[in-house]
Amino acid sequence: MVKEGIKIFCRVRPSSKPENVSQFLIKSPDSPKETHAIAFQIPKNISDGLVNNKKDVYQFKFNQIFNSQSTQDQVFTQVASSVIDNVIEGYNGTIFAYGQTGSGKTYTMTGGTEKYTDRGIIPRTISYLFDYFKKKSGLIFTLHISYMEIYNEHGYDLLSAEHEASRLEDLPRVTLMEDSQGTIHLRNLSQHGANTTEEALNWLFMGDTNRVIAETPMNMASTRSHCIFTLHITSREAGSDVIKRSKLHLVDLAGSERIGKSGIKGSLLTEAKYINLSLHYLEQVIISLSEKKGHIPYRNSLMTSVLRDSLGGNCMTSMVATCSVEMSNIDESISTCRFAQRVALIKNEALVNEELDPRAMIARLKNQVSELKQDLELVTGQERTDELVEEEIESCRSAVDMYLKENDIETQIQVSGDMRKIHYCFRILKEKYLNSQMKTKQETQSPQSKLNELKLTKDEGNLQVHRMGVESDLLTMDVTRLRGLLHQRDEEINVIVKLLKQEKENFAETQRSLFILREKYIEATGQQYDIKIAKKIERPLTEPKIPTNINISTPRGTVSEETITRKRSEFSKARQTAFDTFRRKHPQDSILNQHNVRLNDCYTKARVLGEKVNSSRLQVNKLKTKIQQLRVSNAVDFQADASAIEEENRLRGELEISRIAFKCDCALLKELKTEIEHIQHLMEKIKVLVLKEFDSWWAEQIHTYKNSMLKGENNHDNVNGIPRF
Ligand SMILES: Nc1ncnc2c1ncn2[C@@H]1O[C@H](COP(=O)(O)OP(=O)(O)OP(=O)(O)O)[C@@H](O)[C@H]1O
Repeated sequence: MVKEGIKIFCRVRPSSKPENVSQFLIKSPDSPKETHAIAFQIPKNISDGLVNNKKDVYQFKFNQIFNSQSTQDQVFTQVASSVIDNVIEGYNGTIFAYGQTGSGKTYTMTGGTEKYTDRGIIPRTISYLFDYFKKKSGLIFTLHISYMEIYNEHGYDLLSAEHEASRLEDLPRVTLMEDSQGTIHLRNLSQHGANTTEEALNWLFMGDTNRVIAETPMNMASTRSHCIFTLHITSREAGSDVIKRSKLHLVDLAGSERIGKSGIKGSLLTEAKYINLSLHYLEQVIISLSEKKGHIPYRNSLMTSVLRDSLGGNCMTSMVATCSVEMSNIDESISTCRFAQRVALIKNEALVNEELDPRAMIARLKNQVSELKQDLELVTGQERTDELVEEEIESCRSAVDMYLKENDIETQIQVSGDMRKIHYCFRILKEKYLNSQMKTKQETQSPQSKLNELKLTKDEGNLQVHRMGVESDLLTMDVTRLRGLLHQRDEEINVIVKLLKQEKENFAETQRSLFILREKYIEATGQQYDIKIAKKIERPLTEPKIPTNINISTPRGTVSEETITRKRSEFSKARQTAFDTFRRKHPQDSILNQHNVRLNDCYTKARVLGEKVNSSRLQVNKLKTKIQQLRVSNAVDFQADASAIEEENRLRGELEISRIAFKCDCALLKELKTEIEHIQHLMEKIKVLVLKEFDSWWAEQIHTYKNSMLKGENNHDNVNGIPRF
């Protein structure tokens, strides 16, 4: 709570005849501060007599005195800015102008109309507030405006929707209501929100045009009423439940005037009476407050009721006393200053108007409850199955967008622990991924295929989605197929590596043969191996029809035909050795061996069977001879007995059995012969195949060897212990 006296300021209106007024600073011995003071000098009237004890100098102290040269800006800075700062902090504030008619109250509060710099306290306050709101980005402010006029003791809403009403009486009447705590409420006084300086100034302009203005002898455009322009401000820190509510009354009181002096009549006289009466009540309140009387007569007038808080209550208040310094207005000015002195004695107790905003608190608690629910679901594993609402979907989308926008890989997606939301975020991400893939594909597609696709998807919204599903399936299938292919290739590589190893062994064997050949060549010729000679020697092996009478020149002489023949036979031996090795390593060799075993078996069987056939044949011939002999002996002896016939029959039986056995063995032998021929045929075929393969392999080896010789490589290096060519 801040206990503070009302600050008083004096403003002297410019005058063509600035008579008898002086402004100065008083230095008090008790205080280091200088006090501003104004003094009015009233000349002693000679007609009052020789002895005249009447006071001729009237001196008044103020917080600040503005002379006729003071600018609107200076007045605003000194009078208003500190009050506004406090209002923003949550204190209530009031600035009111008091003075006689035409002394410059409206000029001070609202301003002049001629120049922009003539703007008064009210428009400058509006600009000041909005500038401040812009600077304080961490706070949330709201501003509402109300504008009330008190005319002939009746309150009117100057910003009513019916402001187009031609007469003041048509405007809604503002009435007072008091609650149980004694707080005054104004019924029918509208409040209008303003978000910009322009909006707020529009409301001010609208209210001003509705004010009752009349021509009085003392002021050509005298405002005939009290006007209270109120700014209602709320401020809250983002995320806080505490809200500060404050209001700033900017009051332009009607001018006090002496009826007799102004010479007004009729309705103007009635107005003046009301004005004077309400100012009188205001004075009574001020006197009571300054004299600290128990009862303060606020209720005597509408104006004092409305300004109850501003005078002696929860408010920081400043008063501007406006003075005219012409001799004719001196009395009024002195009266105004006296009034200000009393006002300065009033002490207000200002409080920051803070309260908990129930709506903000409910919203925060609701959020907290939903977060806790989500946490509980996560902890208990209980999943929500209800559909996401529009707002939740939107929040997921913006969370994903934010997440993707961030380049930092560590960024986390801002989504609560609700599994439905997490699933939905993944769905959005998948959508985006598929779309980008599709886009890339479309960019690389030919224009025709693009056109075809567009045609396809033109009327079928779902087709696209379906196609994406199919594409994903195809992709999976493709991956499986490629994996299979990779496995197959691995197998093939293994087989090739094995074959390569085998080939390497064959090659080593061949090299060994060639090495023997080379040694023999050197031994035979006494020369270094010459590739040209080797070429000549080699040719007859692949081309048997080489002319035999060829003589080959060597660096040391001529190689005879006999030498070449010898070499050829040696070379053939080497080739034979290489072939044997090749054949042994050849995969068909085991088959060949199997056939060989089978063939030998067949030969053994055939030999046994042949012997059997021969013995059967001998047995048949033997039996035939026996039967012949028996017949011959029986023919000689016509009287053949039964035993002879029986003997012949037995022999015939035996003959028949031997014949059958012979025939069977012959058939078996024939079959065996066919099988032998078949095996031989197969073996021949395999041999031809192996030989063919060997020939090409051999030619390759020779070729490689020749090349290495031509390049002059060191052929004595050992590879696996075998000399290399
Ligand atoms: N400080 C000033 N500088 C220049 N002109 C001024 C100043 N004060 C007042 N005036 C002029 O004096 C005239 C009367 O002033 P104003 O209307 O403000 O008086 P008022 O006290 O509001 O009178 P009323 O009580 O009758 O409404 C206006 O034309 C105004 O422009």
